Amino acid sequence: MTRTDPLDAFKAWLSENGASFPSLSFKASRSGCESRGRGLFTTNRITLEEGKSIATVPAKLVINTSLVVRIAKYGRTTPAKKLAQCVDGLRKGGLSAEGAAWERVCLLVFLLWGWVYSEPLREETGRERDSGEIVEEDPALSIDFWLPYVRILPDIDGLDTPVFWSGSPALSLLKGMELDDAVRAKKLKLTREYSELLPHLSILDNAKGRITLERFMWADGVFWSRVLSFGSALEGTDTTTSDDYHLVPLVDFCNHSFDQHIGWHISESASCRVELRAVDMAVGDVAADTELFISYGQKPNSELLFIHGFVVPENPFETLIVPAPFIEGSNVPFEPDGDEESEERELSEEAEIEREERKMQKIGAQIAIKDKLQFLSLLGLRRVIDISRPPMSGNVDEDEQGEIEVDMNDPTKGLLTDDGLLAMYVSVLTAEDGFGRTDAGGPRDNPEYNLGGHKIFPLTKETFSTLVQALPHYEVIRLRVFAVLLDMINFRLYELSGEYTQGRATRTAPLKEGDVITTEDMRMNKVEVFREGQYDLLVAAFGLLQTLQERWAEFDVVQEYLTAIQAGSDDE
Ligand SMILES: C[S@@+](CC[C@H](N)C(=O)[O-])C[C@H]1O[C@@H](n2cnc3c(N)ncnc32)[C@H](O)[C@@H]1O
Repeated sequence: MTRTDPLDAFKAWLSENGASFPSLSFKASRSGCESRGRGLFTTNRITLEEGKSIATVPAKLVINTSLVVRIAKYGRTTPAKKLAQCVDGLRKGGLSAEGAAWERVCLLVFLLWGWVYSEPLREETGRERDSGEIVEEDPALSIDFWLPYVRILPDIDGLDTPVFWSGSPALSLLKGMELDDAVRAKKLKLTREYSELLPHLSILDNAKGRITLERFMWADGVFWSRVLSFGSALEGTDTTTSDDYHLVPLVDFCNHSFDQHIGWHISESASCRVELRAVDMAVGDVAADTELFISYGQKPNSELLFIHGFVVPENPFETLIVPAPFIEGSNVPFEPDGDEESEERELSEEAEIEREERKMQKIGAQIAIKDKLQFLSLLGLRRVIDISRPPMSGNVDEDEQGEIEVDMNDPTKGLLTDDGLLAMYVSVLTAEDGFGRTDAGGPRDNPEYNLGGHKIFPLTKETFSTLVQALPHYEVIRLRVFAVLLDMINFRLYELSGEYTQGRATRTAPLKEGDVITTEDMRMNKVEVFREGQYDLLVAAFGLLQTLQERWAEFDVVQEYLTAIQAGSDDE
């Protein structure tokens, strides 16, 4: 018996069910020696026209929570009943049956359900008992309807995001970077979630143990790398959507490029739900056998690697994400290691006082950081700062002497976002600036904060920003922001330098076409590209910040402040 090629079966399924994609097909996509899996290609020369769709997908082929719930409610076959049992168990097990978390779980269930039935060997005998006897009126309620799609999804080895890199030397090269923490946190979260959901998920395969943690991670990886958020696409329009997350077969075979040809759009027409249209800059003729890319958004490499397992060399949207560098963190005194008890006995009275002071300072710093974290969250600010790649030299505003101009409205020259700058203010302000939580608000869940002798009210970003700018030594605060950022960048540069990583992993030579390439080579190469991008960004940010620091230090108010501090320390 010859088995139809899964790709041909998929294309036939799309066409039979009303998808339209004339002059397009799917095939293996490569960039040098790196595989991009499959992608969408032109089969002949086509002309991309403004606003004109080149492919459409009908609503009946779109997978979302409503579909999963519908199969569970109305499906009559054994696989559908198992899906129903699983979904029911998840609901009764305490999962709230609404919101993004629920939508994600429903789609993971769908993917795992499809996977269990996508190979004859994994099928259950119950399914065969149904065959021929139960015919669903709505074919979409049957597992068989969805198999042509599920069968061509990438398997575990086709995902290769860092959560699948356990034990890989490439993972050790991410140590000390934000991404490493994110990978660890994600693995932990998935492991916990898996053990909570397993009693229900295992219904899908009759508790045969095939839904392993790795398989669950596969479903999560497929979900995040392919899901489209209709909610974000409809933001700012009058249209709403009951389901946010959707898997859209055909559209989800488009690979990413920042120089995209096409974009996806939600359509209101009865025959089509989602369509692909040319983007303005790509209008014109396209040769046969050209891959058509969409853009996954202006994402930095950390995000592309984390979600998709690939990086873009010289990514123009490279960003460094660092935890908010609270100034109190750097003021915590160093506590030498040692046997505390024996030390205690030997300590002189003077040393004992010093030790007590250090302890109090440490507690004070911890409380201040806790208050700051609460303040950030009350203002809707994140605990991390995104540092963007500075514009290329020549693109920064310069005066006639070629010096970077100080801009009150954009003091970091685009290095930080508005929110990032506010989070930096929170990081560097201290009680000496009149910043902190007051007890006036009573219990901790209703705190009040002051700045420069004023209550920050209402507690919004706008009030906070206005009060920071009203501080008499505002320019000094800005300068402090630059100094703290410079310090942190300096440390990051040191971490990324060869010296720090020596012995951990060696640098790989760039991959060339024709090389025999292992998965490990590919991973190392991606991490190298990622690290190089981070390094270049740090060097450029360091240069720009140094210049900004010099320019801001020229302000009279800064000079006076520094002189006063110097005089104060001389008096001491
Ligand atoms: C929406 S899917 C696109 C279809 C996918 N290539 C496939 O074969 O199923 C997204 C995944 O495709 C791959 N991909 C997309 N764009 C890529 C690129 N520019 N370079 C490398 N891999 C890419 C990544 O594995 C990503 O997670």
